[in-house]
Amino acid sequence: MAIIEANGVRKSYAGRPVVDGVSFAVDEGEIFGILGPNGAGKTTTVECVAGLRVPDAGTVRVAGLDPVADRDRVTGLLGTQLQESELQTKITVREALDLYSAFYPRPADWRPLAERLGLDAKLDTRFHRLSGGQKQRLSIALALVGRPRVVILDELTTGLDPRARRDTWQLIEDVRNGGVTVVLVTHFMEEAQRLCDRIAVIDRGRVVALDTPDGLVAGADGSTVISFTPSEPLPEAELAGLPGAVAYETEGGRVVINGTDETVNAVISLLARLRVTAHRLRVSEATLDDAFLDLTGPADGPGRTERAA
Ligand SMILES: Nc1ncnc2c1ncn2[C@@H]1O[C@H](COP(=O)(O)OP(=O)(O)OP(=O)(O)O)[C@@H](O)[C@H]1O
Repeated sequence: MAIIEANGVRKSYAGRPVVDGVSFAVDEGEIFGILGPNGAGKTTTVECVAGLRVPDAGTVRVAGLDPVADRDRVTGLLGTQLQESELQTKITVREALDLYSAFYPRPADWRPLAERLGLDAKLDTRFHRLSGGQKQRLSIALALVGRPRVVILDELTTGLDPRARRDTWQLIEDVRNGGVTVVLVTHFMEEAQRLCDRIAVIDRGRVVALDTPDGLVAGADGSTVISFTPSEPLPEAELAGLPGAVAYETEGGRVVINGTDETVNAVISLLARLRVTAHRLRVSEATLDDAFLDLTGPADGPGRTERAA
C-alpha cells in the first residue's frame, strides 16, 4: 500500500519550472531512492512531500494526509533530514536531541541512537564545534528520534567517511526492518544500489525512469559490455554492423562494445568467421552509473529527450 503519493506535482521559482509534473507512489516499508543530476528538482520534490514547500499544482498525500493542510499530523509521522540543516550554533548535541524528542508524542530513547551514530562522545559539544560529518550524523539522529513512520533523508551520507557511511547504511537498513518507510535522495550509486528497493530518476524536474536498481540497469541502452583484445584489428564495418550494439570503441588495441546478449553471440561468430583470437575476453553488466548517465543529461546540457531529438 502506498504511504506517499505524489501526483502531477509542479513547482516553479521565478516562473522557471523546477518540478514539472512529478508523480510517484512509495509503498509502506520500502526504501525509495530519488536520483538525479544537480539541480534536477530532487530536494524541491521531497520538500513538497514534507510540506515545507507548497506545490503550484498537483497533489501530495502522506498516509492519506495533505502535508500542508494537515501539517501537524504529518510532522508527527514524518522525520526529515534535509541538506545542510543548520541548528542554533550554541546548542549542544544533547540539548538538540532533548529538544527534538520533546516535539513528538512517543520519542525514541536517543541514547542508543547517538551511540550508533558515534555521537556519544560529543553530547556536550556545541553545534558550531562539530565537524561536517558529525553535524550530518546529528541531523540523521534528529530525523529518527520521533520514531517516524516515514523518514526523508536528503544526501544522507554526504561528508561521511567510508566507515561512517557503511555504518549509516546498516542503520538505515535496520530502521527499514523496523517497518519505517525511507525516502533517500542520493548521488551515490553504490548507496542507491545497496539500499533502495526502487528508484525514481529525476531529470529537469521530471521522472524519466522508475524501477528497481536491477531494472534500471537492464533497461539502459547497451547494458551488456563486451571487451577483448583481438589478435588482429577488426574491420570497422563489421563492428558497426553488430546486432544490438549501441556503441563501440577501440583503444590501445582493446575493443569495448556496449550491446545485448545478442551482441555477445554475434561477436563470437564474427571472431570465428574472421579466424581472429580474442585475448582477455570479458562480458560484464553495465552499472547503475551507466544507467544513470544513459537516462539523464549533464547538469547544464540537454535532457535525454532533447538529446534524442
Ligand atoms: N528557493 C529557491 N528559489 C529559487 N530557486 C531555487 C530555490 N530552491 C531551489 N531552486 C532552484 O531550483 C532548481 C532545483 O533545485 P533542487 O535543490 O530541488 O535540486 P536538486 O535536484 O536537489 O539538486 P542537488 O542535487 O544539486 O541538490 C535549481 O536550479 C535551484 O537553483
